[in-house]
Amino acid sequence: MATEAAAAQDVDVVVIGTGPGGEDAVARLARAGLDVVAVEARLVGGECPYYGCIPTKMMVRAADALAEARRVPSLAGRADVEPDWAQVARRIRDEATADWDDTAAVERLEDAGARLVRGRGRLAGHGEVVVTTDDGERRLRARRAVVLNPGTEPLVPPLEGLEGTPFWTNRQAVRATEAPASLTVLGGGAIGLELAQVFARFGTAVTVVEAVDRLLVADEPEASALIESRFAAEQIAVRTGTRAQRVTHDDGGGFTVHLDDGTELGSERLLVATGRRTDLAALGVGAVGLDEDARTIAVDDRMRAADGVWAIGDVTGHGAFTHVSMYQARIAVGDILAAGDHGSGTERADYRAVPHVTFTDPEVGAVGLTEAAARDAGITVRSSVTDIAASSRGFVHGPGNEGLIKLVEDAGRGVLVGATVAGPAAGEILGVLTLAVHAQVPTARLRRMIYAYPTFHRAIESALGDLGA
Ligand SMILES: Cc1cc2nc3c(=O)[nH]c(=O)nc-3n(C[C@H](O)[C@H](O)[C@H](O)COP(=O)(O)OP(=O)(O)OC[C@H]3O[C@@H](n4cnc5c(N)ncnc54)[C@H](O)[C@@H]3O)c2cc1C
Ligand SMILES: NC(=O)c1ccc[n+]([C@@H]2O[C@H](COP(=O)([O-])OP(=O)(O)OC[C@H]3O[C@@H](n4cnc5c(N)ncnc54)[C@H](O)[C@@H]3O)[C@@H](O)[C@H]2O)c1
Repeated sequence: MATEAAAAQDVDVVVIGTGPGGEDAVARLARAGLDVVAVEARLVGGECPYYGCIPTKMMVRAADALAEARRVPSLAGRADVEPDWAQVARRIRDEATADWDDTAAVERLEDAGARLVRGRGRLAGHGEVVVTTDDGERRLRARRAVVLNPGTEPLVPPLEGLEGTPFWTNRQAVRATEAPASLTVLGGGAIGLELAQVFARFGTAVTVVEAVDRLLVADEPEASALIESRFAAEQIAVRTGTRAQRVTHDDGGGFTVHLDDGTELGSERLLVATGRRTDLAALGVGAVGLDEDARTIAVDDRMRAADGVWAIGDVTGHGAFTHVSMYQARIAVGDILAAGDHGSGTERADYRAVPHVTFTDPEVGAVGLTEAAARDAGITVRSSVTDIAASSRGFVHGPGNEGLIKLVEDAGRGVLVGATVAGPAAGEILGVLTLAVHAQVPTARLRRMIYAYPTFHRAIESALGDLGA
């Protein structure tokens, strides 16, 4: 057993935090023959497989199945729909998370040739890492690289009365064993909206409280309006432009959220989904000259944060998405392996075409810049919005066909710099527009493409037409 007095263990690479990017980096570096130690305080794989993407998308899949079944009467006859949360809870526990057990992930990592130290790591100098484990402290010395992939924690606002109550964050919500009778959701971002609609479709009376004046504030306003209208149709109450002032809780009656406009919202459960936070001081980044009070770690286009230190994932502030974390892992690994070669020939990060999809129904997918962001960047913008419901496929689809495609063109260069797709299968349709933004395909060329009839993606052709020549 290692103790504080034990000598530092020399290795090639230490990876602190094994989110999707960290886990991938550990495996790639170990397979390349380096001596790699992964340091993980919780579960190997991070937020995405145990508390984020995977369990929440299983919930969404179940909720969407219910919604689609409820559309049967207007399309195909009769369907008796009886929601049962137990099946969702079972799938998440047994199929997605192995009851929140990372044995399989640890085995994958060890099969790749890496070792795991379970504990909380912090930087103690260049190449120096101290890990606090259940058995005391262990010191590691990385000859070649330290990779930081600490991810984020739920940000809980300092609301009077909230601390010490059994409120949910995403981490409790994915472990729910039943759908509550009622739920107040603080935060109208991706987490709040996906979970609000899921529980509503399982019969929970849901109210979403969002501090700013619209939902999905990082997306196009047209997408916000679409989601607000669908939520209204599904009797999900939405309160925008208002904040919770304080919270009261009693075991019998559940939660009461007191809003700053004087309204009181009572509910059995309270979900706090008001963003995420980092703690760079706890990570010891000051020991390598980085700002411990910052929210994110600044990295260059090869993920270098300081001499011998790389950072990847949510902590870099380039989009809190699994695909960004994994993209950055590939770049960091390429750079670490190319060391000695002065990094020549390695891939450089390019964030012009980062896609994201919020898995509400309708899904909201976007890539690149919003119209407002493009204008703020000084781009001469041409934009257009096309109604998916009015397309041939939208007409055929009927109930559940609401959606839109919005294109943002740099009129000077004649290329798309941003696009939003909201509607059925929006995340899939987004793929072709992600390619267009990424590869800077001229809009004139996109207009000459053939779009299959009658697909949802064919609405892109109309949107291109509406941009003007
Ligand atoms: C509810 C929810 C739904 C989401 N849905 C999606 C989605 O559909 N699609 C999508 O792309 N993204 C989604 N995300 C975001 C996605 O989960 C993250 O972007 C993704 O996990 C990448 O994070 P990361 O690699 O930065 O690290 P994380 O996944 O946050 O993992 C970081 C790991 O580091 C460990 N750690 C932290 N500090 C230390 C330390 N000092 N020592 C040792 N270990 C440490 C933590 O225990 C954790 O395991 C969702 C997030 C949430 C919360
Ligand atoms: N499908 C996906 O890709 C997906 C799904 C879930 C989460 N994520 C990632 O996780 C991140 C975190 O998600 P999130 O939804 O927690 O954060 P978010 O930052 O996207 O949204 C939080 C919302 O809460 C609001 N808010 C803050 N304080 C508030 C208060 N006191 N009262 C009411 N509203 C308040 C903010 O204005 C904001 O709109 C996302 O930004 C995204 O990157 C991605």
